[in-house]
Amino acid sequence: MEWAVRVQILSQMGISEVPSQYIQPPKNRPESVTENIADLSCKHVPAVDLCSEKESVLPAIREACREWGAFHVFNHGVPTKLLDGLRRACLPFFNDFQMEDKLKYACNPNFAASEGYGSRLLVSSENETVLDWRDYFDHHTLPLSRRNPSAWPHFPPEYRELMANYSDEMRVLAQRLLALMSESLGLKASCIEDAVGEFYQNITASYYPPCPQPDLTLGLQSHSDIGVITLLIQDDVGGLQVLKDGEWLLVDPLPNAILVLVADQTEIITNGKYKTCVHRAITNASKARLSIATFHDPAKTVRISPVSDLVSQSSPPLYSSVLYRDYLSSWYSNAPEGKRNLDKLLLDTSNYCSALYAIKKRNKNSQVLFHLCNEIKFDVCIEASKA
Ligand SMILES: O=C(O)CCC(=O)C(=O)O
Ligand SMILES: [Fe+2]
Repeated sequence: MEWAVRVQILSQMGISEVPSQYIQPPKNRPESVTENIADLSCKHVPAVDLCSEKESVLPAIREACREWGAFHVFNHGVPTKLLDGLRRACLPFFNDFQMEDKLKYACNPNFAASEGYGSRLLVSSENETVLDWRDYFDHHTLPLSRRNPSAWPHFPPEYRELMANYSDEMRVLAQRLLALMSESLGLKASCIEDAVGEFYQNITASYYPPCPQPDLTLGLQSHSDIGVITLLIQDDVGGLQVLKDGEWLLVDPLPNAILVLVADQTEIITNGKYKTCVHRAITNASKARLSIATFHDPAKTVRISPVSDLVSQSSPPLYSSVLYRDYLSSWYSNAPEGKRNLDKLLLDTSNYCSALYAIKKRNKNSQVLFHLCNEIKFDVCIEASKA
């Protein structure tokens, strides 16, 4: 299939059957796509009012991050005008631009997360490509050295300014949320942010055209986000689902709320105390859907490992440390297709724990050794513990 094929073209052709590349294997299909999408489930992701007292915010965040890896925030300080303005501004590119004008903004398919207009593919472990029923526009927004608004749609005239303002607001909110998440684990407020360093932020507007066979396709396949924290807004159509205790639950499209998704690096940093959220997007036959996701990632040169304050004899390190660049490349070369990329970093905690503690007992500088153990080969730790 030509790279330049966009889902929107297929949708506008009025086909009654989707091309075979878009058909999910039966195990991945949405089980039931009912007419009334809101009826799909009665369980809701938790909501946190950020204006409440800290004594109630921290336990609410702790519970949500442990049990769901996702929660809505209200009273988040981001002006409603900006949320609505950006949602509105993102539509003309998908709805009104001619395809030849859209393709002037095409991303480079040879680079992962290249900026611009595209239709991303995930390649399954069997190397069979199943395509998502989704087009998107990816913006590189932070650090400022990556931000080049002239690469973003030129229409409507306020687009670029809105996107830049939104990027700044999301950074502030992400920092505030990571501070609350740190505190909710009894860590100092800057703990998670210190572990991440300067944010690399990308903003992706996803557009899911109406799909003639929503029961066979997915807008976006099951995945967890690979970075630290994702902040997502959507329109009123609905279609985002989160996986909770083996069940796919629809996320209510709440206009003034921002959805927080815990991503993989936060699960590593918190030593599994907080769970990355597995999610996907389903499609529907009648209405196009828009979502805007803001991803916050570490720089590629940052090494991520569980913070030592969350590692103890009763809570051994669950994950080995990883250079973010290596995490990224393993994700892109072997996209997980429903499996957690994170699981590749899982340690054998029983052995690791005894090795680590044997070494610690003999050495006062346990902090250094903890990081060493993470970086050197695991069996070397075992040998060292026996010596
Ligand atoms: O469209 C959505 O609601 C989900 C988007 C998403 O998960 C992503 O871009 O990673
Ligand atoms: Fe995602």
